[in-house]
Order: sequence, then structure tokens, then C-alpha cells
Amino acid sequence: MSDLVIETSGLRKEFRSRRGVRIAVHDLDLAVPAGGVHGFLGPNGSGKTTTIRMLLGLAHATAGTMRLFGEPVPRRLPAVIDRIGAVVENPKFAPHFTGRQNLTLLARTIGASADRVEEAVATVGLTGRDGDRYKSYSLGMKQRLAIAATLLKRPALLILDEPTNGLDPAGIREIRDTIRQLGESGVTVLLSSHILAEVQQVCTSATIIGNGRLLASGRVEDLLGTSTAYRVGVPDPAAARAVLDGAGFTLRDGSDLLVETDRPAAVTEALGNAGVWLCELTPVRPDLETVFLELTAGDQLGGAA
Ligand SMILES: Nc1ncnc2c1ncn2[C@@H]1O[C@H](COP(=O)(O)OP(=O)(O)OP(=O)(O)O)[C@@H](O)[C@H]1O
Repeated sequence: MSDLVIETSGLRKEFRSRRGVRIAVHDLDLAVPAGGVHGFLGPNGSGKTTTIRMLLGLAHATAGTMRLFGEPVPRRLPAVIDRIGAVVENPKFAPHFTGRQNLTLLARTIGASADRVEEAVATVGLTGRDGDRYKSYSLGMKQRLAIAATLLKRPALLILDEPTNGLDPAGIREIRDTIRQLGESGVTVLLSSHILAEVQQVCTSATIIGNGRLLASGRVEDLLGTSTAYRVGVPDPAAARAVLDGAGFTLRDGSDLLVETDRPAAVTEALGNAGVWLCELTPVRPDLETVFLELTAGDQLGGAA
């Protein structure tokens, strides 16, 4: 029995129109392990929403197979849907009702108890603002209420499609903190986004797609790789540059003095021997954005043909 919460194999989606066939999702093998936050990353138009819509039975797959909690979907979706919460499109809430009233109504509809409303409000950090009318909420609060609504049935899998779209930095941070806490509480979160910096801070694993194709997948640590460059801080960078160059080190172009090496002690030694004293030697790891841009370089907007 697989411990993958989401699994697709050869998943494909073609859109046909008079202009021809557009392949939005291209034989995609997706593997999302249980627990933690899994980033589903790709540029605009790379097929993230289409994939999510297929997983949730909102769009038909042209080919391939999908499993949620080990069950083949869409055929067995009714058996697992109660374990899944999703924010895919803008949810509809009554603008004149408070956040709490909206959640209470929803809880009654799905047969969830009043404690769940309390719990969901607290989890998304809306306690204290849940008595305010929905129409007075900031975009970030609206998005958090949408997440709270999905938590009423205590899902084991939460699928969030671009939850920070249109939010300002404060709103992004609010959602990020909420998502991180959910991941830490044991919920598996699939977080689709094209905003890398923010995703890097919450994801434990990630899948990167471009033009509907899988480009890379794995633990964020592994996707980033290990650092092979160090930032050198010295009072006289020109002198240090000359010393390191003379000692045969590879230096990167740029305003910072960056040296590529797997022997940082040798940098210290070379500079010390020349009487140039370090005040900083910091490993520089590639960030997810760099990895992402390298992987998706050349991808055009829109699906592959
Ligand atoms: N109903 C549709 N008919 C035709 N083409 C579609 C349809 N839905 C999506 N597409 C195309 O499929 C491709 C993938 O779109 P999708 O919305 O899945 O990408 P995305 O990665 O979610 O992008 P974004 O980050 O902009 O939301 C795009 O080229 C899009 O234009």
C-alpha cells in the first residue's frame, strides 16, 4: 500500500478547439507524500490548475491515472472526498454576514459541529475578527476564511490553488503562517503557486512543472542542492579578489565577492597568508527561485503543443 496521498501516472489533458489541440498537462507523474506542505510550482499557464481540477473531478483527464489516498479517481472520489478540502476558485460567502455566521451556516450544511467552527477560526488566526462582516475583510482575511471553511470537515488533504494571488506582503505572510501550521499539524497540503520565495519558506517537498511536464520533484532540500559558493567579506575586496584569483580559486562575477569552492578553510588560509583578514565567509545556497528559473528557462506561456 502506497503512502502517497496524491499519485498520478501519465496524466494528460488536451484541450481541443478550432485552432487545434493544446496539451495543458503532458503525461504527468505526480507523487505527493503524506504530511507536510508540498509545493506544486510552475509558471503561469503551466497546467497547475488543470491538474488540480482533474484530481477533484472538475475536469476530465484525456489519459492517465490518478489516485487520492490510494483510491482511483474520479471513480472512487466519493469514497475520499470527505477527507479533502480545496480552495480552487473564489469561494462564495454572504457579504453581510460575519465570518463566523458564514462558517456556522456552512457547518450546518455539511453536518459539522459548532466546535469545528471555533477550531477552524482559531487555526486560520481569525479569532477576534470572526464577528466582523465578511465584506469588511481584507483579501488575506477572506482567503483565510476560505481555508477555515475547508477545515470544517477536518480534511487530511488540503489543496490550495494559488492562495496568495492578489495579496499584499502582509496578506501573503498571514496565509503562509496558516499553511505552515497546517502542515505541522499533520495535514497534507498541496500548495500551487508561481511565487517561489514564499513557497520555499513553507514547503517540505515540491514538484516543479513547465508546459504541463514534470521538471523536478523531491524534498526542497534536495531540489536546492548543496552550496558550493561562499560570500567573502573583507575590508578590501579588490585585494582579496587578487589573492584568491592568484591562488587559483574560481570567482563569480558580481558586486559581492563570491568564490566557488568545497574547501572554505582554504579560502581563509589563502587570505590569512596574504594578510587579508576575513570578517565574513557565508555559504550561499541557491534559492528555489534560481532552481525554478533554471528549470523553466525557455518555457513559454501556455501549454505545449
Ligand atoms: N478550458 C480551457 N480551454 C482551453 N485551454 C485551457 C482551458 N483551461 C486551461 N487551458 C490552457 O491550459 C494551459 C494550462 O492552464 P492552467 O490554468 O492549468 O495553468 P496554471 O499553471 O494553473 O496557470 P496560472 O498560474 O496562470 O493559474 C494554459 O495554456 C491554458 O490557457
